[in-house]
Amino acid sequence: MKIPYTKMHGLGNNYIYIDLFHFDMDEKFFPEVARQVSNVNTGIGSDGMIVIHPTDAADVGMRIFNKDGSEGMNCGNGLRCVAKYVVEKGIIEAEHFNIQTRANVVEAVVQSANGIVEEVTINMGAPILQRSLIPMVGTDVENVVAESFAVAERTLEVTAVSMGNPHAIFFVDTIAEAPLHELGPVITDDSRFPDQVNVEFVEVVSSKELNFRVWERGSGITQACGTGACASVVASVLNGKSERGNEVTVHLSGGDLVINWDLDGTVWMTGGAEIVAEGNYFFPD
Ligand SMILES: N[C@@H](CCC[C@H](N)C(=O)O)C(=O)O
Repeated sequence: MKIPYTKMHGLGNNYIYIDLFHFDMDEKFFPEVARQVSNVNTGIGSDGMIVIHPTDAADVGMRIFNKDGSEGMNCGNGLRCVAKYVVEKGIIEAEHFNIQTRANVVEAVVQSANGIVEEVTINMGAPILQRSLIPMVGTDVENVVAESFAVAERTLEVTAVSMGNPHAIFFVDTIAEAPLHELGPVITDDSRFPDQVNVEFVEVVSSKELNFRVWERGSGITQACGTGACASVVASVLNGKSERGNEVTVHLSGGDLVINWDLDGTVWMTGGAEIVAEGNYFFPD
């Protein structure tokens, strides 16, 4: 099967995008195609695959598959890329529209100049804080904020936030010393997170500035994670390190995102998105 694709990234978090407005592919192939295209040696090389599809529930729909073929429920960097793609390809002729993910329907606002989308703001909706919905098993305390977390002969403090997908946030003194390689792969598979978890280490530079590194569920270390950046700002507020209603700049390996958990309960994310390549992938079927 010859599959037309576009490779895009948001702050270096790169996916192969398949446009089902112009190409038909049975969904049974999605996990295996995602695994194969992600392989840097035998495929194209990416953090996973995103399918852009028509839907009755919104102006456009997207599904995200991690590098290992598992399906994520949401993807912040992917949402900005999808917004750029549908506007620049003429699928949507508006600057304000809705995108459906497996988690929810969100609003996108694009800023363009001469037909090129330069920045995208997404209303990511409200964070989910209840332990059972993250999901995380443990005590009866409903919200997981600075909870003691023993792992690999260390005792850390975890704050757990779902942005439609699960995040475990650990504050560290300096980002350079974050034990990402050592603990990322261990915590992502920890049995306290029945659906696995995205693991974030966060250094608070000031109430309006965070340094951030991520080990993503299903993909490992990536340059950026949009939902993770949103979850980290929520965690920073919950731990009294940032203020709700203020913009917080999150410095990720691949660049910056501006996040605001507003007083109405919604998390806003603003950042860029880039198209880097287009072509055909030859899937052996
Ligand atoms: N990179 C993404 C998140 C992708 C999905 C995640 N790995 C999961 O399985 O939940 C982002 O930008 O949010």
